[in-house]
Amino acid sequence: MDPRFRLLNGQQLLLAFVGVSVCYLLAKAIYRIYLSPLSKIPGPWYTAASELWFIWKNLGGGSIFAIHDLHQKYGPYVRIAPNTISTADLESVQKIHSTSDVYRKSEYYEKLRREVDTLPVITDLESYRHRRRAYGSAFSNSTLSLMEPAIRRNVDKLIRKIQQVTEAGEKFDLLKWFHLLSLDVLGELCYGLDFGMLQDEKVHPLVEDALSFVLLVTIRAYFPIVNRLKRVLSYVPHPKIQRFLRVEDRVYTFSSWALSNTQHRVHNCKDGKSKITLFSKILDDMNDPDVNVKTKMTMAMVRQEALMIVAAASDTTAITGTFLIWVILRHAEIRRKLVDELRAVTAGSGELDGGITDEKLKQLPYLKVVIMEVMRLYCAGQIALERVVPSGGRQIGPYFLPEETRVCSPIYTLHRDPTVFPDPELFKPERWINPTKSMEVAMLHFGGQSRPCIGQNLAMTELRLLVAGILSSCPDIELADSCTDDSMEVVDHLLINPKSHKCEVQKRKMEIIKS
Ligand code: HEM
Repeated sequence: MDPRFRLLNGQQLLLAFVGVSVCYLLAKAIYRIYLSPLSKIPGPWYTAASELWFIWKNLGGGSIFAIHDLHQKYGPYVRIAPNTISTADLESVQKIHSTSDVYRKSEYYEKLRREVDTLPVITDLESYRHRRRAYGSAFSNSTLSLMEPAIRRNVDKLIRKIQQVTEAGEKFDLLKWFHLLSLDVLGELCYGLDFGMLQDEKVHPLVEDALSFVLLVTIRAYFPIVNRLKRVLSYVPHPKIQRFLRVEDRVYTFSSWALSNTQHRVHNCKDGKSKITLFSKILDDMNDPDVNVKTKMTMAMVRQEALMIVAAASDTTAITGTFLIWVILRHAEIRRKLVDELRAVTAGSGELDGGITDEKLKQLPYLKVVIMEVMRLYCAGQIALERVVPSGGRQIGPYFLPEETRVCSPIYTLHRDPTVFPDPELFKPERWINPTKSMEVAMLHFGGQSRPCIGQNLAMTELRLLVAGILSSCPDIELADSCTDDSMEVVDHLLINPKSHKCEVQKRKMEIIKS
């Protein structure tokens, strides 16, 4: 075409495109800040204008502190993204997590469900209820009491390791070892298998695969282009890339094999002597024609649920357990009171532990309040729990929120509300002796009422057995010099962690000198 008749040249076209885009984004930002139904909710302009701040804080870590700072500045309701508000108002939090008017999980989870159809990522109420019913009593206290010997056996292995390592004058990293402990426990409880990680002192390759698998499906859920890249990557002759690409086949093969073994044992051993796992009853129901199809799990579902539990549930207990033992060893008075309490229930048995069951540990009042206070300040998941306003919209505090607005309950902030927990940063177990209703409502350490953590009984049993085992069998240990308040400062990467990513203990120096 004759250049004289061209309306715009290439450069002008590009400029026009950039200009239109900038105007569009500006108009959108202005609408979101000043005109959207959420514009009355306090918050900085940049969180109202775009998602960038929210995404950045979630990906880069530290979102729990950033949201906390916004609440300090703007009050109990803050707009943290154009369509997302965070509320630290207890009445609203209660409403959002109530079982009668359910606010479902957001599309963030739905994307993951396309990759792995497991309980935590189910968003619609009906499917959730069916799956929960299919789990039945798998995580109930009575089922767990059958599995207590397996948990105890692993805790005992860990205690022996602590003794061996510290007796040899070396430091023992609680965080690393609690992680191995949780994984070994979950291996036994999900598959009836001993992964032997406490024995081998490292993560089993199959578990490494399961962890990579969770990473892979998360990446795939949010960046579906990875699926297309898979073909290209399959030509890259790098062993690590090739191994990563085949991770899915490996974990599914393993999970199917391990579960079929469990199913075989369940079928062939009706005398109750076979190893009970969390999935024994579920696998048994699979072939029972009397069980409602809607509340049955298929083998494919169980395979994914078991993998998800092994890969995703171990960190929470390991991290919370690490902070729990750290707090006890850090405060001589708390340690002494717990030792006295344990001694009182095992009087005459010679040993503090003396085979004390979890049923008895549950009754110990001081242990209970110490664990509650640890849950308040150091439970592993202190994220802002995200839900979506149901159809028709809802009044939340002073604001009417349209349907599909995302509402977050910031656990970190709620657990540190000074009107509910005076001196919130102080570790004061005694505050739980006569808790107020508000204190109970503010605690979301195991999630809200409508979607509570399925593994909470298991986690609590493991934590109590850990405290009893360590206090009874390792009286000579103390925090190592490397373990300071600074090294244990809380950092946030989806789960909280100690800043140094370790928590070392050692044999008491006096004891070393004596021996
Ligand atoms: C101290 C340890 C633990 C803590 C602090 C913890 C915390 C939580 C929290 C806060 C939630 C709610 C998440 C949400 O609403 O989005 C949750 C859900 C869940 N947890 Fe845990 N958890 C722990 C241990 C475990 C263990 C040991 C298991 C399994 C064996 C487990 C399995 C689950 C599952 C499956 C869900 C999803 C429930 C649902 O969506 O309905 N958790 N957990």
